[in-house]
Amino acid sequence: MHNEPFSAADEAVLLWRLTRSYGSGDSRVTALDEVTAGFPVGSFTAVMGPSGSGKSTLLQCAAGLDRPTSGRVVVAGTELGGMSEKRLTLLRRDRIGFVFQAFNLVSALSAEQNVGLPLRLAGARPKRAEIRSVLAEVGLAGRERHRPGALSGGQQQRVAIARALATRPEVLFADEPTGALDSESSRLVLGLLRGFAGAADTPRGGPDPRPRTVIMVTHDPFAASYADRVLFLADGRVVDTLERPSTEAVAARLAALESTPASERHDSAGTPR
Ligand SMILES: Nc1ncnc2c1ncn2[C@@H]1O[C@H](COP(=O)(O)OP(=O)(O)OP(=O)(O)O)[C@@H](O)[C@H]1O
Repeated sequence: MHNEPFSAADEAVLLWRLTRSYGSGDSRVTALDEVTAGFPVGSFTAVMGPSGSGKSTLLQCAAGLDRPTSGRVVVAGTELGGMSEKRLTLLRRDRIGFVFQAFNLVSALSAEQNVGLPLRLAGARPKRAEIRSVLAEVGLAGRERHRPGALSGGQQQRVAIARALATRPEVLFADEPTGALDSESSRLVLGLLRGFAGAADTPRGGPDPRPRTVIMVTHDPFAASYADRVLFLADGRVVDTLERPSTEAVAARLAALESTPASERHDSAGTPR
């Protein structure tokens, strides 16, 4: 049977015939249409595609923030289908990190308090030295006591990355992490994500160091050029992949996708052209 296309040991995230529809009847929208994709342990993948192609939906389903209509999601060897909300919350807390375009820091808390927050919410009592070393990893030594309002956008995003790293996640999901940043800050943030992917880390509570995996949604071909691979979506389907992408190659592929009418992107069997 051709229903186990990947080895779970090699893939940090597996999506198998993942479908997510919204609404019903005439207003039904299929945001993801039988997407099958694997994200190897230690890899850095950029997810791109025209507006409305399903990128955010893919990230939300893969990260256990949204439930697919059908299909399977396996994260860090754990099948998400059928999991209770409580177990999903624990999985997100312990194994997964998130970085969003809008940083989502708590404005009343200092950088170090923001970074320590997920650990505290998990009932841990992180040592100050531990938090400070994560902030130093993202180049923010000396800014520990600053509140978000006293930091630039790029620095705030680095606090958000430090917060995501503090729990030592196996998989980091980033949704447009450079969407609100200038080009200099973008480079810094992308360099951090690049360094994070593939580096071995010991998950909190787990004995075995695992190379870390990054999955990033972006509109920006330059950002995508930091990834090992780009997965292109159109109309909720994977239509192409590009290995070792250059900015120019990504921009050209994206422009071609955006100028192709939806009806011509697939053949009748749904196979990418
Ligand atoms: N909660 C929802 N209810 C109804 N339709 C939705 C919902 N979320 C997404 N959609 C639809 O699903 C499709 C895919 O949306 P999604 O946000 O995943 O695309 P995207 O590629 O991330 O777009 P963008 O680049 O504009 O952010 C779109 O047609 C969108 O309108």
